[in-house]
Amino acid sequence: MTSDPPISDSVESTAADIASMETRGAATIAGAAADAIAAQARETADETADPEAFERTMRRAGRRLYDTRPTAVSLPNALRYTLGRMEGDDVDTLRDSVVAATTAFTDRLDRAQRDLGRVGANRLRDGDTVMTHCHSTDALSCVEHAVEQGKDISAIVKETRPRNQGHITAAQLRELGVDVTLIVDSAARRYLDDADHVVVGADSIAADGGVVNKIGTSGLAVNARERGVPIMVAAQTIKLHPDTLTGHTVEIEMRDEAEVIDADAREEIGEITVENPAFDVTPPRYVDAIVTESGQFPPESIVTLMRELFGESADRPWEEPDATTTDTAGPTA
Ligand SMILES: O=P(O)(O)OC[C@H]1O[C@H](OP(=O)(O)O)[C@H](O)[C@@H]1O
Repeated sequence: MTSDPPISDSVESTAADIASMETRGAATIAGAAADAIAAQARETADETADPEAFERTMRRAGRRLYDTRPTAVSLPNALRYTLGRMEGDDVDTLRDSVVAATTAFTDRLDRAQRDLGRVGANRLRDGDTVMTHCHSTDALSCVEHAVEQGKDISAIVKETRPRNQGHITAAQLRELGVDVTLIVDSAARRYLDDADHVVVGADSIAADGGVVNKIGTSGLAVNARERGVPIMVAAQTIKLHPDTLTGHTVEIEMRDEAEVIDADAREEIGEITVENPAFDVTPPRYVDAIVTESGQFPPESIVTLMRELFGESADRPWEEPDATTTDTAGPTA
């Protein structure tokens, strides 16, 4: 018996880059995964004429990507869209179906971000100041479209420890010509008095409207509500987590303590525990609007859109057809 074709270098390197956060941000991760699936399909079709071996290899590649980071549902949703459209009786047809699906997926990704940007921009007025957390291409699209509409927008950018993705946000806002004030995370409440909106992205949105985003979002949202500053979540519909329709919770990624403290400082302090959760959950009551490519929604009604797009439950086309269902439930905040 001959063995199945290998996982392609493209999938291996994409998976490694996602795990190390060299490739990061929910939408970017989804696009990279789709591109890697396309590369895998092309390479596998060159290496086998056996349709079953092709399908098994594609599923294995899907699992390799799936296992990288657990929280952003854009990754499994990218696999759902691309591997879910794999069909055909011979390898060429199977390959073509997957490649066509990956192209359609990445087109939709770009279009969705532009469309939601226009919706989000309508919430911003000329002269407004937004406060941002982490780096979200969906959130930035809203600011970009507001600027294109001729609005003068300023930004207060939280640095977003431990990885300081706020620096990326600051640089990209400057490219848009937006005035930027960078603050440490703990200064957020003080500067909320100067903000007209909090604008953040999302890694996953649960059926109850809970928003899973970079750690610190929930505290920011509670403070913003107390200060009367509206909170807009910019999230294209690939951020909707269909497993939550059936009661599953969203796993919160715990990352290495080395991101929080270096070895020398840790040694100096003495025996301590260091925790590094990458995300938290903002309850729907603290969110004013979820802005998607299909318009804006109050968080409590997002479940209707989720059902429309995913039905009552989500399939897992990266698993072997006879595999027992893997529970995605994990610790949530
Ligand atoms: O899809 P876009 O809007 O670009 O990003 C969405 C979210 O992805 C990021 O996670 P990480 O930095 O990958 O851990 C941030 O939490 C950001 O808000």
